[in-house]
Amino acid sequence: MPGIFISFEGPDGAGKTTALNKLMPLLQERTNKEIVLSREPGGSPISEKIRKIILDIHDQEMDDRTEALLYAAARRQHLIDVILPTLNEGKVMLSDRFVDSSIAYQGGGRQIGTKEVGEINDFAIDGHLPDLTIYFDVTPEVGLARIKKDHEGAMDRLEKEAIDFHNRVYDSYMDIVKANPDRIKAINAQQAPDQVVQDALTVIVNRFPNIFNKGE
Ligand SMILES: Nc1ncnc2c1ncn2[C@@H]1O[C@H](COP(=O)(O)OP(=O)(O)OP(=O)(O)O)[C@@H](O)[C@H]1O
Ligand SMILES: Cc1cn([C@H]2C[C@H](O)[C@@H](COP(=O)(O)O)O2)c(=O)[nH]c1=O
Repeated sequence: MPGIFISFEGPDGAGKTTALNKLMPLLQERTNKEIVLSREPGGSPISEKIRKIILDIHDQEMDDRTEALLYAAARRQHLIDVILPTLNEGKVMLSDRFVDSSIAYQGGGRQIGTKEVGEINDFAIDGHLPDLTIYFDVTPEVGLARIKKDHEGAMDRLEKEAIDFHNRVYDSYMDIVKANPDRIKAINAQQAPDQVVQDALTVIVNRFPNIFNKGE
C-alpha cells in the first residue's frame, strides 16, 4: 500500500495523546504527505459508538471475551472506514493504539491468552499490521498517578481496574516489544513531555527518511 501506518502504544497514562498532538505539526512540517490522526477504540462513527459501550463504568458485568470481541469489532470498522482508505491514498496514518493494545490488555491483563486474542484480531485486521509502532514505556504506577492527578473523576472502566491488572498489561507489553524488535521501538515516556515528543520524532524520521525530508 502506498501510505505508511504508524501506531502508538503504551499503558494507561503513558502520554500518547499529549505527545501525538505535539508530534502532528512537527511531522507535517517535514512532509508533503497528508497526515491523518485517529484512535482506538474509536476513530470512526460506528467504532466510537462501540468505544462508549466498552469504556462505560456502568458496564461492570461485561464478560472478558465480549470485551475482547468488541475491541476487535471496533478495530475492524476503523480499519475499513479510516485506516485502509488513508493508506490507499498514500497518506500517513497515525493511530493512538491498535492491535497490540488488545494483546496486552485482553490477552495479558484479562488473562484470555495472547494466542486466543491474536486469533480474533487476525480475523479483524486481515494482515494489516503497522509499518512502525512506537511504544511509550511507563510503569503502571507512574501512568496511573498521572491520570489520578489530572482526571480522577473521569477514569474509564479499564483505567479503574486493580493494579494487578495494569501490572499484567505492562508485562504483556514488554513481551510484545521483545518479540517484535523490527516493528516496535520503545521510548522512555517517563521523561519531560517535550523530550518524549523529540524521541518519537527521531524514531519516525530515522525510519522513514525519504518521507519526512522537508526542510533538510
Ligand atoms: N511526559 C509526561 N510527564 C508527565 N505527565 C504527562 C506526560 N505526558 C502526559 N502527561 C499527563 O499524563 C496524563 C495522561 O496523558 P495522556 O492522556 O496523553 O496519556 P495516554 O497515553 O493518551 O493515556 P490513555 O491511553 O490512558 O488515554 C495527562 O494528564 C497528561 O497531561
Ligand atoms: C485499543 C484497545 C484499548 N484498550 C484499553 C486501553 C485504555 O484503557 C482504553 C482506551 O482508552 P484511551 O484513553 O483511548 O487509551 O481501552 C484495550 O483494553 N484494548 C484495546 O484493544
